[in-house]
Amino acid sequence: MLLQKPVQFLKGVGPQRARQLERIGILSVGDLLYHFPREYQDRSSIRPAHSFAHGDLATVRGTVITGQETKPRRGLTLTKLALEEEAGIFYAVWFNQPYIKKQYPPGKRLLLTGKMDRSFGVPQIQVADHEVLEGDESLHSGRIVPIYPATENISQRFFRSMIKGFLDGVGANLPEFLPDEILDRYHLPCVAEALAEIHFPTSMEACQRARKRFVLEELFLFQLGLCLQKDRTNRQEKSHRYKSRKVVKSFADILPFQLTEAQKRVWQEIERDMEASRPMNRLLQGDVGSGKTAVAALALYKAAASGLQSVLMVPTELLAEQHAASVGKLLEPLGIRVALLTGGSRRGRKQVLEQIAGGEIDVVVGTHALIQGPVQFKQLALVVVDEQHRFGVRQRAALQDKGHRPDILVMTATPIPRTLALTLYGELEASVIDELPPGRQPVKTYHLSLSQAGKAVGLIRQQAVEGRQSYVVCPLVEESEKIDTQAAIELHERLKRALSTCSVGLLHGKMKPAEKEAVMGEFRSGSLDILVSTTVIEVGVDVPNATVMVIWDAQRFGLSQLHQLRGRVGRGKHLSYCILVADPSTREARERMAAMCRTQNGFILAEEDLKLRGPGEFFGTRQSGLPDFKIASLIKDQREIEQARAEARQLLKDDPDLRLPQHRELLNQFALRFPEFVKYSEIS
Ligand SMILES: Nc1ncnc2c1ncn2[C@@H]1O[C@H](COP(=O)(O)OP(=O)(O)OP(=O)(O)O)[C@@H](O)[C@H]1O
Repeated sequence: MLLQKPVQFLKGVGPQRARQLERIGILSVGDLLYHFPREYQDRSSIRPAHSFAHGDLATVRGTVITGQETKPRRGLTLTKLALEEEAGIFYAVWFNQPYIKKQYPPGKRLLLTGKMDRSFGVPQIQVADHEVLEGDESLHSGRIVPIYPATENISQRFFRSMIKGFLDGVGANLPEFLPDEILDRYHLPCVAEALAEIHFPTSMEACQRARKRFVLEELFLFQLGLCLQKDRTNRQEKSHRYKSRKVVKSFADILPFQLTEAQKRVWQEIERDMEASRPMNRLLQGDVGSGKTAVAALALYKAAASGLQSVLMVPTELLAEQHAASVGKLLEPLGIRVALLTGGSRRGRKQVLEQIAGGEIDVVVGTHALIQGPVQFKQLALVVVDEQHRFGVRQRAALQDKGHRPDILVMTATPIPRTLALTLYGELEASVIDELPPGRQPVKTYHLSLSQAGKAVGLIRQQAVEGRQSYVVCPLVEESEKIDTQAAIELHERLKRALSTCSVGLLHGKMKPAEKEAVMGEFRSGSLDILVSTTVIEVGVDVPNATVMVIWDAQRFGLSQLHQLRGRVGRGKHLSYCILVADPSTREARERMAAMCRTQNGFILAEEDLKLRGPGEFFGTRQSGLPDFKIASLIKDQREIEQARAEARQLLKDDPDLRLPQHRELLNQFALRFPEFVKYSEIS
């Protein structure tokens, strides 16, 4: 296929150029064509030089009459050409481009774009782009001109010439791969026309239509992948079967609380999926502290009571320990064997692995990394993933390789706007816990400056007298766990002195897992009043007696993280407080503090966060599992996400495996752009 050919296929691209292009991810002709302009400059209106005002971006045309070169000071060469147009004479000026004078002798016709300088009698243009006028066609001026993302060594002129050369040649015959119905429905240009318009627009409207085509194309191919993956699991039969509903009824009786209506509804959805013959693929969404883990525990129980194995995967070791303890407390009295799989001692780990393989363990709790490793199960039926955005579509797909098509339940605490959810979790069915357990009171949230931090200490002391506990979270220093740790140690010392009647513990990432667990255990049991900690406690930690969360240097945290941290308190019936100690210096940071004080609603905060930071940051770029879109924006193109989804669904209804001959090109493109989906679907 033409687009798959290496860039060196193009005339003018030698080995050195190819290497430069490779550095910015352009390997094939297709990569080059899909290297879209960052913006455009309208240089289409060619007017006489004198009609432009001082400072205007001007495009003019003229014939060279004379040229001169001067060196006003060291290191500066000034080339000045005088040009003639019908309306008179104007000057064109270049800095440090000594070849110009020779290259453009008198008689050459030039098209020039640049800033107009009217400080002299004769109009003078400081040239930004120029080209020789031979025919009618112009590339760098006299039209709407593309501006590509800046790259070292590779000029704008190069991109324009290469792309134009290709499009005017073989490119004009590129076969279309999107179905005609889609192009018709959204009035979109075919691929050849769209490429021409997005690189060299004839009008901004045509350019917009071309852009829309590529946005929809990209999202459509991606959604096609998600749908194929979903259909694949829907068509599978799982080899395990659970025991009937009655089993779990008795379990619900032993929970120390009544399920909320939302939990009941969600549990019904999950149980129905578990009992179906095809594997479950479900997303469980709910704000911090809404009781997701409690529902997940029901699923783990149902598996164990049916003689099947299950795992609970969590993002941190600390959380693995906590969940192993809390799930163990609930399930072990019922004769269910729960084990924690840690990276700790090799011998201990080996033994647990053997027990898992032998089927002596029913529920395994561990981190994502550990469970994704080489763990053999006797009969794995259910995987619960506590996600917190550290996992993506690809990793989830890979999970299906474990066990005999296990049921998968993904939990997430960050409420995700619907369209984003479609992109991130499009292959999953969704359940939402939209209600908090009864008796919860909003967490009173205040913002204090560093100089007012003494008030926070007073609050901690007063709460300790009442028997409540507090967290103090230390400043987060990007990329330096060492400094984080140091800050935590210092704050711990200071608080110990200031709160001499209280017991103050310390937790940081540099401690050994056993030390961490010991401290956490003391805090959980209530023998520590205060826990000073780095962000290791960010997610999932559950101590309902804790009522104060003090976040030091809170401006360093993103909104989602602040909301997660705040979610560690207000988990019981006592009134709770969140104190943001911060001296924010930017408007954005002040905005974040204000948003936290204004609302408790995770959904609103997530949208706010998304607006302030964009999706890459919001999800943590590297681990987000977010697809790397070239042109589509998860914020701006929400409507297109929905459209792409609907179209992908429709298409697969008629051609579930993309086998029809008219979808051949589509299949090729799809495999080229999203190869990971091909691996985990049944098409080839
Ligand atoms: N229906 C309920 N009634 C009362 N308390 C509940 C109920 N469901 C859960 N809880 C309690 O509320 C707290 C939070 O529940 P859980 O840990 O399941 O929430 P979560 O959604 O997993 O939280 P996070 O996202 O913060 O990890 C726990 O202490 C749990 O025991």
